Amino acid sequence: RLKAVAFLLHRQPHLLKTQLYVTPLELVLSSCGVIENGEQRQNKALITKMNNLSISSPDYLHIVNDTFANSDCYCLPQPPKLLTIMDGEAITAKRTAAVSAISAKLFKPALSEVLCILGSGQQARSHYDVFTKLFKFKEVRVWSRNKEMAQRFVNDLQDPVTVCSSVKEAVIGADVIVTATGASQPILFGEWVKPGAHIAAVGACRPDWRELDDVLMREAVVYVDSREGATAESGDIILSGAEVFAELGEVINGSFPAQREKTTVFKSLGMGIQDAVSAKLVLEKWNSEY
Ligand SMILES: NC(=O)C1=CN([C@@H]2O[C@H](COP(=O)(O)OP(=O)(O)OC[C@H]3O[C@@H](n4cnc5c(N)ncnc54)[C@H](O)[C@@H]3O)[C@@H](O)[C@H]2O)C=CC1
Ligand SMILES: O=C(O)C1=NCCCC1
Repeated sequence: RLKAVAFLLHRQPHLLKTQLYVTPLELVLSSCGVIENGEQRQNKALITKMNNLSISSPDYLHIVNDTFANSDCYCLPQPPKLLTIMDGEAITAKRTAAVSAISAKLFKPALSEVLCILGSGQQARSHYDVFTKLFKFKEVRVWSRNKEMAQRFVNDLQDPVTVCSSVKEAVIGADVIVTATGASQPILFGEWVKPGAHIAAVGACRPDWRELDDVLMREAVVYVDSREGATAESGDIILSGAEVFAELGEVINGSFPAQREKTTVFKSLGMGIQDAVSAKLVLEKWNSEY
């Protein structure tokens, strides 16, 4: 599955999320992806996902089958068939962690012993699951601004994880750091980060929100899922003025190197194509089993 996501990341155009302010919801993001199967362009599917950025509201993922073939445009000449509706929260958690894991695979130091996760919500958990499944760490640490929540997070796990009392304590000496919080101001400071560490920065997905400070953003080699998305949606990039070195897809296809000996930041914002590929995998599995 990681391979499928990696492959598609460097060959699909990115469609920027549409952001709407709708009362009483705080913010709705709609991401969109298109799947085409084979040369004949049959079984095309248009996938849309709506997120409500207000914490603890539901997400919706709709997959709409586009019933015509051999056309170059995506306007629909006839009403499309609604193929399925899926739980967007579950898919978002898994696909975001899968893409961060690709970044860690490419950029983490060769000897990576300590994993640190900042945040203890859904993304923190999905990142814990994928990172500890794919990589071997000697120590895993978690910090959350709500210590009880961090303790609950740890109590749910089989393997030992240390709950830290401060971000500084959690990140000092860490080789891989995941930031998955709702912070709107920097919580991770460059002066604490071990040279050569890899940071998968998942939160702060608004142009005026931050998780990482200017020092870290300017000193690290910065990779993104989409340049277009990063320069429109990421406060860490826009407000620090940091230069984007490459997209993940540009590293996967060999256009840019993975500078794993340097401190690296992967600024994740999420792309419609990640939802589309993941939803297609879920649907295929469902169809093969039921
Ligand atoms: N890059 C991507 O593709 C995606 C990014 N996200 C972002 O990832 C972040 C985490 O998402 P979820 O785990 O789903 O949310 P969640 O609500 O399950 O967890 C949020 C975590 O952040 C902590 N938190 C909230 N406000 C904070 C603050 N001011 N300072 C420090 N910690 C704070 C909470 O205590 C909790 O541990 C959010 O910013 C969300 O928008 C979510 C989905 C996809
Ligand atoms: O891609 C997504 O899904 C999201 N990206 C940024 C913030 C929340 C959801």
